[in-house]
Amino acid sequence: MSRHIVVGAAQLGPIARSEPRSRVIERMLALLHKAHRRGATLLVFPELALTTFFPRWFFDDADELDGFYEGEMPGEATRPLFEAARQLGIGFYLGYAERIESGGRVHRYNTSILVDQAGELVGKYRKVHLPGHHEHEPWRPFQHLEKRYFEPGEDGFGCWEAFGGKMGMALCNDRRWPETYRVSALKGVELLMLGYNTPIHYPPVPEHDHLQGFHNHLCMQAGAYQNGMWVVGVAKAGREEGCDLLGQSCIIAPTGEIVAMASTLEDELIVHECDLDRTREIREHIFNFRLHRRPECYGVLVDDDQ
Ligand SMILES: CSCC[C@@H](NC(N)=O)C(=O)O
Repeated sequence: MSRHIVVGAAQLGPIARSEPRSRVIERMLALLHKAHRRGATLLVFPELALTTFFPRWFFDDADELDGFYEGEMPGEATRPLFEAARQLGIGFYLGYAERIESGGRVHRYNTSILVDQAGELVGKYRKVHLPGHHEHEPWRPFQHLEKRYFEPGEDGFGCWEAFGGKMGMALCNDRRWPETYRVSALKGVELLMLGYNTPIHYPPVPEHDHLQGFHNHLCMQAGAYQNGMWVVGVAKAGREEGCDLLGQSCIIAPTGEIVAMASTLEDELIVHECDLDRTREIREHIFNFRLHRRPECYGVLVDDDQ
């Protein structure tokens, strides 16, 4: 079986608060068809791709908040994506806000799913590293209330056999954490998909605003190289409800090199043919975990008492 996958990164431009799901799905379907025409069999969409990035507002009305979540997947609005995937033979990664009721409680997660070329669900990931804050902080020009609106995922990082390889998922802030890549790599992941919404302005440390683009690529390129994996990072970009979001969606080879990058802050497709066997250039040599890794020296990573 070929170990080459033609992968697309479907960057989305801003989504207005008033933009209905149906319009967003139309935009996504246009990118899906375009990706298919360019030979892609896997398309990666951003984090929370179906709505505006709602954690920038404080909501005290639970019904209003719930309007940003999906209670089922696929639901009425998202079913056309699954149908198009099946008709075109192109799978996708999609980030969305998930709301479930279980054990007599409501649970909310920042979630991504992987759907195969038959339109079937392959796997689900719930964001581990939730950034931001829990309480309303009126001093900020905009909020970042992910800690209030989502529970952290408790299943950790996974590895799913699909598309002829081993696929991994992460979401936005996860990309800044080396553990995301290392745990995924140790589970065998060869290609990590990662959607993000990154405000350029970081209110607690505004002197870092000019570094947002640098830090974005720094962590993903390092994660790719140090773990010998492909990384596909996909933005929701542009000026959304007065808040500037970083673009720079990119596909990164296991050597850490960026092989494709978006050049706009709008809906934009980039495509690259990824040879999954290139993971071996790194994993069989400089980062051969079996030969060179020293877990007996890393205890403090998982045990605070060491
Ligand atoms: C609160 S600042 C960090 C912003 C964060 N965004 C998301 N969505 O995780 C990110 O890491 O890009």
